[in-house]
Amino acid sequence: KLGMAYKKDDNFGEWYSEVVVNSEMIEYYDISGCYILRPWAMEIWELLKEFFDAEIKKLKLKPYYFPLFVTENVLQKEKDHIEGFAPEVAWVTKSGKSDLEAPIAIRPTSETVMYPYFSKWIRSHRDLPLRCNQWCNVVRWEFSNPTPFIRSREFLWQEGHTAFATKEEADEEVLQILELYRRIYEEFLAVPVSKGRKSEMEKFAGGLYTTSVEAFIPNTGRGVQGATSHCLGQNFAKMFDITFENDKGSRSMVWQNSWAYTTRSIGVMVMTHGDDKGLVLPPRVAPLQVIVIPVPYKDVDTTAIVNECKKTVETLEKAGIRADLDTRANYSPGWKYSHWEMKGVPLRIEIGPKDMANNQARVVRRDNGAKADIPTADLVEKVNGLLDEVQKNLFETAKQKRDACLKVVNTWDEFIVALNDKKLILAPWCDEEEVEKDVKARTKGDLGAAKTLCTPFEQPDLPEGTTCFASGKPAKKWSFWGRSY
Ligand SMILES: O=C1CCCN[C@@H]1CCCn1cnc2ccccc2c1=O
Repeated sequence: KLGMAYKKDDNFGEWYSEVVVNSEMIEYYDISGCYILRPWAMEIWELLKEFFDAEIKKLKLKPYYFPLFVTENVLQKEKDHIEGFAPEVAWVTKSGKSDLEAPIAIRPTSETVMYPYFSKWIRSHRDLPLRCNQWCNVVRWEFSNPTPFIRSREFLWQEGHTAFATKEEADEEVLQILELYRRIYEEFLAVPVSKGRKSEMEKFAGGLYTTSVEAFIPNTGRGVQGATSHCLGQNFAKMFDITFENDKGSRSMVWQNSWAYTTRSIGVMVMTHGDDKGLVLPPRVAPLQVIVIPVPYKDVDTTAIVNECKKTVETLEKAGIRADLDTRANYSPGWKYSHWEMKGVPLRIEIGPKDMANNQARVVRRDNGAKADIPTADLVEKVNGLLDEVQKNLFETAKQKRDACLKVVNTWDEFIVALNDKKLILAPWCDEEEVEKDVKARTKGDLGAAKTLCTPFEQPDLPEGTTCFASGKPAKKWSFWGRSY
């Protein structure tokens, strides 16, 4: 399929849906909220997994796999952890024609699946820290508008679940993992994110505190949670009796964390970098970094050109660059240019008779369309340089666009103007939950209400006497506010 029917700035929703399909990342499925992830998406997921797995191995995480199913009474174990989520739980009630004795839930997250066994496995402080990570799918039967990668009823994630003897160790790991999430977004997906703490209302109810990395989509003016790292405190230890014999011979409850990032991260990347020609891939997550295209000319010997292309791909692959060639005879070079632009491949190399004669290749960047004639001898070095430039340019451009959406407000009127202007709002807040609820109530509408996105770790100066934008009470902190996904 060539060319886009929708423009990013005209009809973002349709544009996004077209990009993920035309770039062959997603195939729509006949169950709403479920999508087929094709290789162009799965290879990105695998590149992120490769980085994250290597990093958490350094933090001594061990790989596990727990069952997909959880019994009703175990899932209901902790009321306030599950209360708001109950409607999203999917249940198995039959096998074949016969009803099951008792319905079985499909995991929406694995705390209640894992923690009865953490209780069994942790006896003494020598069994700590316990560090468990699993890569799996989870199911949450949501009803709000499904969006490929961003909001689906089944998605892939990693979920880390750790247990420590002290709160200090847990607090430290929460931030170590959050930094890995920042790196996934900023160093791989080239998406700028803000690290911060969720409010008491927005945090994971079962935990002690929640930290997150928050991204922002300028086109829709919506914040999007990129990943979360929770300190659970001793809440689940109390519920599931996860205790250890401390060095004084008495029993103490463990301190736990849980943290996750999901396939949503791929959607955030698509939304951030995509343009009206389709997907734009940051080189560090591009399944293919360079596509080499032969440009045959009338009666000139095409075999020589194709051989030169093959040699070029081999040279690049030997240097660890993900390269391929497109020699399909039934498509014109122009058709191929559009096809690989739609798929977002960072660099295209064109080789025609003139290039051959001059021992050079024409290299074209997907991010800004810049063309350069590179001597064959310098190809690997120049291509690596260009890939780094594309990665950096995508991040800087996204950061500049995100920062241009940032609006500092001090009053309610300024807040409403900024909200309707699709801004990412930074406002002084009295940190009272009643006020948070009030803002939600006063901004309710078909675009969804405004909410706190996070309280950034990086706090601007808060002069004495600064008042909360919504309540007029003394402000305690600066927080990001906005509509969100
Ligand atoms: O974020 C994470 C990180 C990974 C492990 N789980 C935590 C918290 C999950 C919160 N949550 C989110 N949706 C749910 C949906 C249904 C039932 C329960 C839940 C639920 O507990």
